[in-house]
Formats: sequence, C-alpha cells, structure tokens
Amino acid sequence: MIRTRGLCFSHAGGAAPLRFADLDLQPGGTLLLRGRSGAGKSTWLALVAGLRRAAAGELCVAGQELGGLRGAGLDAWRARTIGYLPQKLHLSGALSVAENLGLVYFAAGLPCDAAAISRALTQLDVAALAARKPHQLSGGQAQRVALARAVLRAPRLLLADEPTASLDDDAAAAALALLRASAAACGAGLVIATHDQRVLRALSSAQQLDLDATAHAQQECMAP
Ligand SMILES: Nc1ncnc2c1ncn2[C@@H]1O[C@H](COP(=O)(O)OP(=O)(O)OP(=O)(O)O)[C@@H](O)[C@H]1O
Repeated sequence: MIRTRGLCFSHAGGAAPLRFADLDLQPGGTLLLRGRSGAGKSTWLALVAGLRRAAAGELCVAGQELGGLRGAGLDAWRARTIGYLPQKLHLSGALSVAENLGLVYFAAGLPCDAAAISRALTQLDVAALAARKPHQLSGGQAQRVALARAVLRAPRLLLADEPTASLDDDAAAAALALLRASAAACGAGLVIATHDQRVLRALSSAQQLDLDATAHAQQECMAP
C-alpha cells in the first residue's frame, strides 16, 4: 500500500530538512504516524497524498510511483486513491454540507453523484444535516461531514491528520471508531497521524512509524 525508501523533504526557506525512516505498509493495513509537534507528520502525509514532492527518495502508494506523476495525472490519481481528513477541516462556509461533498466530484471533473453523497452522509449519521452550512454544525458533526467527504469515492488509502486533537475522551473514541469503520467499509488502508496518547493506547497493536526516532538530516537533502 505504501512503500518509502530514503524519503526526504525540505520546506522552502525554513527548518532543517526532514528525512523519514523507510516504511512498508501492506494493503488494508493501519499505520500510526507518531511524533511530537513539528516532527513532520503533516509533511509526511502531504508527501504520501502527492500534495508535496519529495526532495529525494522513492515513494510508491497503491502501486503508483509518485515521482513519475505530474500535474493533471497526479491530481486524477489523488482523486481516485486518497481520502484525506485534514487537521483543519476546510469545509467551505458558503456551501451546504451536501454541496461541500459535491466539490469532490467537481475537483475530479466528474458529474456529481447525489445518491453517493446521501449514502456517505447516512453512513456517518449526518444525513439530516445535508442542507446546513458548516457554521451550523458542532465540532463533532463537522468532523463527521469531513470524514464523509474523505471516504465519498471509496479511497484506497485514508489519511487522517490529528483526528482527535481538541476532542474530549468520548468524542475522541467515537472519531477513532468512525475512522476505522469507514476505512474498513471501503477496504482502505488507514494512516492516523497523532501524538494523542489515547489513540496510541487504543491502537497499540497497529504498525507505527515514529518520526521522533527519525534523525533530522544534518546536511541538505540531495535534489532528485
Ligand atoms: N510551509 C512551511 N515552511 C517552512 N517550514 C515548515 C512549513 N510547514 C512546516 N514546516 C516545518 O516543518 C517541520 C514539520 O512540520 P509538520 O507540520 O509536518 O509537523 P507535524 O508533526 O505535523 O506538527 P503538528 O503535530 O504540530 O501538526 C516543522 O519544523 C515545521 O516548522
């Protein structure tokens, strides 16, 4: 599902280059991506989602070498392969819940599938909120809507960035259960980036990639 070798990324004009330990995640597997704040979790997720390009190394996701994809090809690959639950949910405030999900089809250049949107909202128990605007949702409801958006097109890989940050214990357990159930429902691999001890405890048997154990590079990453 995910294979990385010598993966390295340098933020422009910023911090020290990030070098990531090699990883092999089997299809349908669950990975906990752990590390303190600033360790590089969001950066690693962005690389795997094809939202950022590695400075060096090999990255193969769902059978695709990402180094070989550019532009529209990369966008199309991401749209059919990756479900992404970002730390900040990025729901458009001007659009209803259902219209926010419709953006997924617009971005992929596909006709909107209202039945699929309705199914996804029903699965996440937010169908009754389809006509509401994001500011009319609670935090937990907004997260369910964002999760429905992430799994709408049955991705092969579901990436969740700090999904339990700022949730109380009950809400965190519910969010985690939903993520696992949603990934299982579409047979997707699941990556959860977290430094939340509750998640680490709940998924202690899952495969882990600990970015705190990854030495940051002392020298510049080599350009590919
Ligand atoms: N756009 C950027 N420009 C420069 N440096 C950046 C940029 N984005 C992130 N960084 C730096 O890259 C490193 C990794 O950041 P990243 O957001 O991936 O960490 P994280 O583990 O996800 O942190 P958190 O848990 O706080 O979200 C940090 O040192 C951060 O300051």
